[in-house]
Amino acid sequence: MSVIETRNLTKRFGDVTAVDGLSFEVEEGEVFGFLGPNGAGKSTTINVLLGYMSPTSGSGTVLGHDVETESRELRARTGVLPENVGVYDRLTGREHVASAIRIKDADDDPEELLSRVGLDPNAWDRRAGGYSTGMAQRMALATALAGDPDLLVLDEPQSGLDPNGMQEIRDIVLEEAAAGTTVFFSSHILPEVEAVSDRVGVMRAGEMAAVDGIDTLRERWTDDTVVRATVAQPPVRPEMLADLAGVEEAEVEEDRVTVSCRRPRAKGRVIAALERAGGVADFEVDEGSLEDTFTALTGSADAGEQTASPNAEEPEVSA
Ligand SMILES: Nc1ncnc2c1ncn2[C@@H]1O[C@H](COP(=O)(O)OP(=O)(O)OP(=O)(O)O)[C@@H](O)[C@H]1O
Repeated sequence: MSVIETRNLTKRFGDVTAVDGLSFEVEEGEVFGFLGPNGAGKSTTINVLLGYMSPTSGSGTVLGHDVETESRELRARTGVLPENVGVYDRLTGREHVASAIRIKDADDDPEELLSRVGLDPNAWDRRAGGYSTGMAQRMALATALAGDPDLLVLDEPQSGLDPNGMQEIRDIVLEEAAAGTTVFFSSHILPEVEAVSDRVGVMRAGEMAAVDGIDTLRERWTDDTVVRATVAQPPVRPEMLADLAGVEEAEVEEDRVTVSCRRPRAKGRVIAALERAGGVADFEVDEGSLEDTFTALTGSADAGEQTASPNAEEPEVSA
């Protein structure tokens, strides 16, 4: 079942088209990373999906509920961490979470949720108005987890957090996914998206520039994977490597071998071939990162400029 499904979803603000004919699906139980440069339309998409804004045209469902006419129903089963976390200055962290539990008609223990998100117990009964950004973010995540939602929508969940905090969010996302919760989250922190997502959607100027599994995206959009090895028994014939499926070119200089692979998967074949040819003393692999992919898809941090095109598709032939 698709937990999120949109058809030609469009949202205009005057003459600005923030979301432009968006059609995509998020399947049950998957962690879907939502990327895009500033102004690409991510927050607007999230606001329309949650029924906070009506689409100008097109349609969408979340957990089977129409985003325009059944937003209360869909929000009852969704935990939301908004982009700009709003806190009630006079309420404590504990009161915020207790209130979220009440609204969800759930019976969670506020302390359990606050512990889970790593908010210091000394802060639980302090007014949230005095919280740091990171503390408010943790508290907001605890409120999002109230009522064991079927879907978590996290808009930049790691903003304001230190590396420990980011790691904790990552663990929570993975725990929730392991328990069957679908997670949809937007982030600018690419390694974090890479670490937890099953699939990634990249938005650019209101459109989905690509939706794919992380590995597929990387294969299609990044430069070659380069294997650099020192062989135990030189010489090695470069043709032996260049003829392997997925290899672009191979260079050999004394005991050092450099192989560029069009496909990341070819690196295993390269190492296996070198092992057969006498052994590998040392090697390193330079793989394209999601950051390269992101830059290739969006052109730059400026969403309005160049269009990238994917590397030519070609069939993979096994060695
Ligand atoms: N309420 C609004 N009124 C007018 N224009 C808006 C409004 N909300 C968003 N926009 C415009 O719509 C476009 C998409 O904005 P949106 O906030 O959805 O992008 P985003 O991908 O979430 O960006 P960021 O990562 O910076 O939050 C931008 O050009 C923005 O200026």
